[in-house]
Amino acid sequence: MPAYDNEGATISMEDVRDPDDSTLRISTIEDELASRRNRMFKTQQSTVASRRQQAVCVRRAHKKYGTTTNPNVILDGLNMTVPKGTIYGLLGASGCGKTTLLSCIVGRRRLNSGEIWVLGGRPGGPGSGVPGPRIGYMPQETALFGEFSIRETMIYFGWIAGMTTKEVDERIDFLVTLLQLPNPTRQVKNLSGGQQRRVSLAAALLHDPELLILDEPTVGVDPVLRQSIWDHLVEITKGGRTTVIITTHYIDETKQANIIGLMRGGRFLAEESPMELIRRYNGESLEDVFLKLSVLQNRGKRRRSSILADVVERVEVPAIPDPRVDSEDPEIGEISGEFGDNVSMTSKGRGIVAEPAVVEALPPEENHSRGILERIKPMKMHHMQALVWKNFWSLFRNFGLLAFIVGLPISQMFLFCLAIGHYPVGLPIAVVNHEMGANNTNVLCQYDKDDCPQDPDTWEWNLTRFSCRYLDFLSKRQSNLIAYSSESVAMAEAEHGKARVVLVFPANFSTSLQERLRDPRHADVYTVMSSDIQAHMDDTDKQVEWMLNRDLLLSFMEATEHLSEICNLPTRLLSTPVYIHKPIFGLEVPNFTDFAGPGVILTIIFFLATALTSGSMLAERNEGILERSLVSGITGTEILFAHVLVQMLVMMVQTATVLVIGFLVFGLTLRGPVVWVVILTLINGLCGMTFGFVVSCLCDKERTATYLALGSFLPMMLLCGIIWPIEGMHIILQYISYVLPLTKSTESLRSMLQRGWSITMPTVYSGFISTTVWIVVYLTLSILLIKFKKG
Ligand SMILES: Nc1ncnc2c1ncn2[C@@H]1O[C@H](COP(=O)(O)OP(=O)(O)OP(=O)(O)O)[C@@H](O)[C@H]1O
Repeated sequence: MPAYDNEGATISMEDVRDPDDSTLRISTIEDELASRRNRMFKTQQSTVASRRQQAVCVRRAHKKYGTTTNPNVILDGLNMTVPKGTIYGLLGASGCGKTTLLSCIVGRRRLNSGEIWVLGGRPGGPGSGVPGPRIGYMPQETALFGEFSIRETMIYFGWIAGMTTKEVDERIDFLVTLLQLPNPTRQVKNLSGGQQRRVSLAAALLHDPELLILDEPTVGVDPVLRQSIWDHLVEITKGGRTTVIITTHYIDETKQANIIGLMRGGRFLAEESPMELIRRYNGESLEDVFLKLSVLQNRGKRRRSSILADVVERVEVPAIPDPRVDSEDPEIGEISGEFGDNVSMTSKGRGIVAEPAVVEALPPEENHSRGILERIKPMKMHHMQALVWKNFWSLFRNFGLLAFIVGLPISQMFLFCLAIGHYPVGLPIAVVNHEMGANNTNVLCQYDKDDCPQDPDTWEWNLTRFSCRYLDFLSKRQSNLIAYSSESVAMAEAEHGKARVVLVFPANFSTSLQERLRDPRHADVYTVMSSDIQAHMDDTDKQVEWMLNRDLLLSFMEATEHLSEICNLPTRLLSTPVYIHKPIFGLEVPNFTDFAGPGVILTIIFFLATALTSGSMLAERNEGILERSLVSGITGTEILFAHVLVQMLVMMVQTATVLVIGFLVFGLTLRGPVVWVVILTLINGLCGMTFGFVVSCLCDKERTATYLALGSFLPMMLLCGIIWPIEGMHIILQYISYVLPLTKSTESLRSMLQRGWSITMPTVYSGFISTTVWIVVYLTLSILLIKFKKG
């Protein structure tokens, strides 16, 4: 059986067989293997050392977008070497992948395979300083806060880089002169496009970083200023401490660069000094050289490797089998981690086991076998200071947003409390009172209030005009009673929508009623029928029908009770099988506002938090500010915490507003513990915020986020028992309802407010538990989505 060395080559038996001894000398094989391993380890160490000496070193970089079936290959085995203290001009046609390459270098995107070394470390590796203040990054988009002044912008980026405000102010003076910036007090949104780009460049130069990565910094800049920017770049690279990578479409301006990388088809056509390029390809200008090389590449006359062989490959050494990279399979290996926080550190891979020596050769911080807790970077005070300050000012500078944040809960609560849930009054009721004769037009007819039996025991009395007594009580509940002379006329009016119910009193209503009261068990059919009030109901609105039925019934109870009382009758006049007593919980007059209030309060707070969170996260991301902040060293965790801090304050104001309007202004029932009510409302807002994180991770555009938020708002309103009892839903929907985030919390709040229950009741504490579980679920989802989307 052949033995295998590290590189997979067999060691021949002849190599180790002693001619005088036919026995296999195992120790010789082991020695040979150890020696080869040692040689390889030394080579790897020297490779690592060589790559660490460069400012940036990219090897065999593969990057593609799209799907496996329809891939869009952007980087195709690209090699790049940027020595320290140089200006590196990255040139190439629009769409060739310059920005993609730069975002891989700054750690914002992952390669599908290949290696990147930046300032001696791997982007994202803890301790590498990349992303972080060692880099100054100017993205292609301006990536600034429109509401901030130039000075405030600099303070934000300066604080992130660990500068003091004084240091920032001093640096601003220099940058204003260098880049001919307008007055630093001017708001960014009021600057011209070119001025904004210069502010963006100033933000990258501000903290004097070791590596400047500038994506088209001279767009929209006049030639004189462009020259002074280049002069400055030349000046700062002279000492060897600062390195600059710059992309531009003005090929000629890169004459001042030390090295130019001409990018095309996912690789470099050439990587050389401008003079050498012009000389070697006999071009009149760099543009000329680029054209020539492109034509050559198109014709396939030159193999790519031979073009670069003497340039790039001079620093190329045998590949390090990176434990995290399977360079053969671009789908599997990925190198860069996220930003050193807990958001995304592990690389994809097949779990390739590296040789121990290779693992040792890598910097210790790059050993990705570290546990999750070790990967969590501690939050930095100056980062949090910058983020919280920025979040506050972004909020308070944006008047429209502020009006929305404060105005929406106020207006929603006012509208809800004024518009929803109150008892409908003034419903038109048609009355045909045959007891008062056909010509009676006075619906509230006169009756003798003291009409009592002579002897209550014998019921010997001539009860009169009980219909008038009844209508008197009914009018206290529903005042819009209209008298009609005949049933047919009243019915015709009801059919035209002019009455919600038609009440008909028979001619001898009172005498029949008296008969029925005296001996209910022996009353004949005629007596029963002529003592009934006929009610013809408009059934189109079930809520109204239900309420009118209740009014009709209660008015009758009140009229008979009143008669019992004044006549000192021993029992209630009419006994109904169900008698409505004072409620155990809730109000005597049914009030839908109290029922729906808890759900509405939670919904307002939840979805406002969702909208604000997703809106601000997406705006930051789409304007490139998020990317820029991340490259400056801010971590995802810090961004989340800073957002939560500011948002919590906003939510406290919103919660206070909503509760004050609901309970103090409109008198919604509040029987339970106020502290727990406030806490539940706040954690519900926190839950909405985390849902906002999920939305912003799922959607790329604000518009899509709006659709998603709306698309979840409506089902939640319908299914969480906010506007209708869950017990009245379809059984399957009931199960769905119980796992939604607002259901249990609504029940919990309702129980605290109306029943006065405390936190010890299961219905109440289950609302807190459910909301907390949802917060954890949403946070986990956000983190997974960030991980999934990166790359
Ligand atoms: N997130 C993405 N998803 C899919 N394709 C992308 C993505 N980002 C960039 N691309 C595509 O990758 C290619 C390279 O884009 P990139 O922005 O890197 O080019 P560029 O050289 O910087 O162009 P320009 O000079 O115009 O800025 C383009 O075809 C672009 O459409």
